[in-house]
Amino acid sequence: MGATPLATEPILVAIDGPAGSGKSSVSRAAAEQMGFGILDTGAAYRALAWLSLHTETDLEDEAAVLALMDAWSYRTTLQGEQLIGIVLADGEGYDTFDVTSEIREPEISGQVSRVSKHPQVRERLNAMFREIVATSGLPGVVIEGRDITTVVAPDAPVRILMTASPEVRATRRQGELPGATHEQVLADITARDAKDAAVVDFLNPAPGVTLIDTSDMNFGQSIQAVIDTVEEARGARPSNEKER
Ligand SMILES: Nc1ncnc2c1ncn2[C@@H]1O[C@H](COP(=O)(O)OP(=O)(O)O)[C@@H](O)[C@H]1O
Ligand SMILES: Nc1ccn([C@@H]2O[C@H](COP(=O)(O)OP(=O)(O)O)[C@@H](O)[C@H]2O)c(=O)n1
Repeated sequence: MGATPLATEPILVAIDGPAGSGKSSVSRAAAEQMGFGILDTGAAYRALAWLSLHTETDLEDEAAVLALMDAWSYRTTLQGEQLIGIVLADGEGYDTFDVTSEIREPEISGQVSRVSKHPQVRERLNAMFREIVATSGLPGVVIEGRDITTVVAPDAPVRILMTASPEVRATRRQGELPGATHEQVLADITARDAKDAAVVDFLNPAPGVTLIDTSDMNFGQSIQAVIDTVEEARGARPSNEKER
């Protein structure tokens, strides 16, 4: 067996896509199979929305949200079970919150776009994402979100836009929300996508980005499509020569 040279920087796999396309779950499984870490950037936006609501900060007030970011420290695991935490300096000491489950509540999904629309908030979070990846010590990291292929890591050797039809995405999301009707879930994700798409384009692949439409793929096929794309890119040509 040939020796593999030690990577000094992690190999980046950038994945974007709309709600329910499979980004988080497929990225997580693919990362695990490749021995890579996974950074779910949406979780940070959700955690910030949670903290804004928890501290009764006006989500429309960018300066107030930025002030909150001066006081918080965001914690996330990159491998194994996903745990999301917030450490908040309160003037005298620190409060710590495990928000792993709460950030998935429909209330947060309904409010998060109000925080993610602020340009300076995005810049600060993007700097944090780059720092987390650079200091991860891992051979590779899959980063998933909305603007990873275009803004956070436009030079990543692997860039993927994962999509699925709105109906398929709503059906998948509905499976995670007991009691919700298909129509309601479809309306919710469509409304959130519309708000988010006004800030960044995650519905059309930028030049050089590989499109993976999972509408007719099962979970295993979607994971394999990501792994194949990574292997192709690592084995051969730069990603901007291999549009599908
Ligand atoms: N290709 C697929 N086939 C079937 N179910 C899928 C597929 N991809 C994702 N899912 C399921 O759909 C749901 C939403 O996926 P998720 O990864 O949360 O999407 P996103 O992060 O894009 O919002 C999850 O329950 C997931 O297991
Ligand atoms: N890179 C990113 C990731 C998420 N987000 C925001 O964070 C929200 C939650 O992202 P998510 O990835 O957890 O959402 P789902 O697709 O999993 O429902 C999105 O609706 C966007 O408002 C963003 O603006 N940019």
